[in-house]
Amino acid sequence: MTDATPPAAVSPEDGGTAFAITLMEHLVVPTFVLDAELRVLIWNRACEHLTGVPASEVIGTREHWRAFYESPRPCLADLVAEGAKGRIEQLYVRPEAPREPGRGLRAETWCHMPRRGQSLYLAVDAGPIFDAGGRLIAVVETLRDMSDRKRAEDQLQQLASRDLLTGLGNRHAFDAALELEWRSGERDETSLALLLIDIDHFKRFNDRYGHAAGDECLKRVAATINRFARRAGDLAVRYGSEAFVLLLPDFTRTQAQAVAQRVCDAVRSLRFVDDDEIIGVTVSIGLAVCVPMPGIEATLMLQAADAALDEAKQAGRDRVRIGEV
Ligand SMILES: Nc1nc2c(ncn2[C@@H]2O[C@H](COP(=O)(O)OP(=O)(O)OP(=O)(O)O)[C@@H](O)[C@H]2O)c(=O)[nH]1
Repeated sequence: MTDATPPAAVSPEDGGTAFAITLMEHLVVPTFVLDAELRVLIWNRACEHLTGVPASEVIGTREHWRAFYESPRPCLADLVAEGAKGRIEQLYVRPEAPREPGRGLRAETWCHMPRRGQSLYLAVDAGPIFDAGGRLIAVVETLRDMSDRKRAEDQLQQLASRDLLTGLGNRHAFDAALELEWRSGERDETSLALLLIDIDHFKRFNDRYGHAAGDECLKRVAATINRFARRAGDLAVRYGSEAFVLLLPDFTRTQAQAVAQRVCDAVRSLRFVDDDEIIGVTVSIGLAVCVPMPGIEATLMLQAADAALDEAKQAGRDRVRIGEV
């Protein structure tokens, strides 16, 4: 890799091109430039530092992708040079359409950085340069390492969608999942099952055994319910204080009824010990099953499950009732 020596004594008077190249080589922003044939013209020092790949290895080649990925794929500058902007959605996250035609592209992506042996989340800008006749002569790509910010954002997002006590997803996670599963049920014409599960007489439990025991109970009931979320799309969340939802895509009414009964049985068999007393809890479940259809709101399922849960409570608790959507 090149040492961080001061720029060569080049001035605008010595020749504009050499001066521009020297400036770019010393820019603190990692930058590389491709010519119209997609060969690397400039690979500056900051880019060497970011990628671990020396300029001498890539200048004059079309191998710039090797600095970022394990297998060949276009970089953003290639998409700009090839006019293949349509592929940006496939290859990058958060792509931004150019504000003006011919102004280049902006996007973000995780890169595996083979030479560094670590992944970096890069924000990338690629802008075309045209000659006086409007012919593309080069594309400049600049890179910003956003890995720390991205990790912090992801952690915040995780926290925002998790219930801290039970570790399950929260209502926010549920709302997003319901929307998603509703749309895929509508597309595939498969039925979706929603179990609204509420611990019975939980206030009494808290009042009698204390809040800490109540928390322990919530955690064990949550873990028990979560065991029934077995397939990739299944989701168990803490929906409210002592209410949980189990969302089961592609489940028939009969299958969902059987699962709901098994959840009831599994919670009933839990045992908590307080001093010498052995305590049990039960849940009531409102179940709604339907094939999502255009014109029906996903929230109707929740309303149906809620009404069925009320019925289960009225009918004596520790049981399942089915609501009509
Ligand atoms: N320990 C604990 N208790 C909680 C938590 N969140 C809510 N609760 C309690 O959960 C209880 C819910 O009581 P209610 O809504 O009256 O329901 P219930 O007593 O279960 O009665 P039914 O649902 O009709 O069977 C309240 O006493 C809340 O204080 C929590 O995070 N931890």
